[in-house]
Amino acid sequence: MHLFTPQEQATPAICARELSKRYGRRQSVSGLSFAVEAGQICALLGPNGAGKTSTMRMLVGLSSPDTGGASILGEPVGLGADVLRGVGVLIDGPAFVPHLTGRANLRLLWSATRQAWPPPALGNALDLAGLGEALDRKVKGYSMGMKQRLMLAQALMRKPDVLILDEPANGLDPGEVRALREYLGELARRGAAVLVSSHQ
Ligand SMILES: Nc1ncnc2c1ncn2[C@@H]1O[C@H](COP(=O)(O)OP(=O)(O)OP(=O)(O)O)[C@@H](O)[C@H]1O
Repeated sequence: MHLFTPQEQATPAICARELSKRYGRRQSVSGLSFAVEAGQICALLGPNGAGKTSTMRMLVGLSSPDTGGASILGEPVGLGADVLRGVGVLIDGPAFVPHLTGRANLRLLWSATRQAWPPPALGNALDLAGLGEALDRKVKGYSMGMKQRLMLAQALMRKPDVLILDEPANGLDPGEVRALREYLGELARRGAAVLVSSHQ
């Protein structure tokens, strides 16, 4: 796990400043500011439609705020920003190539980082996903829960310093939710900043 220098620690790992986003007449996010430090787990809590996903999309450059801005590890975010390579993201998933296996999908997604296979935390990520032999079966046969777990593996396999996970527990059974909480706690103890959303 990356160890932060004192200078890096002074900068929040995730920083939202006065984020606002409107879709038509609906104000989805309004003047939202917060910071998540390295070693913290922060939750965006709210009912359906509260603006959690819209916020996370702005944090990783998938949409542009109408006003305000976001930075990750001190770098302004935008689609394809270099800093996002170190960020584990689970938003708007699952989206996989159906005729490829789970493992081939992970490899394909990893290839976008232009780093050598395997990713640094692949083993832990796969243990947590718990897909077993299904990992080598085509994704078109997966249930929603299995796709959700593959998405989680995708977000966690890069051993991220920053994790942004939209409703990561969706589709998991209670034991898996417990394992996920423990794993996220462990990542935070090692210095990762974790932002999760939930309506529960
Ligand atoms: N691309 C879009 N176009 C139009 N409206 C949108 C778009 N994205 C979000 N919205 C609207 O913005 C509001 C906030 O949606 P958002 O998905 O951010 O909420 P949420 O808190 O993540 O909810 P959920 O738990 O249901 O995912 C909703 O009213 C939604 O309909």
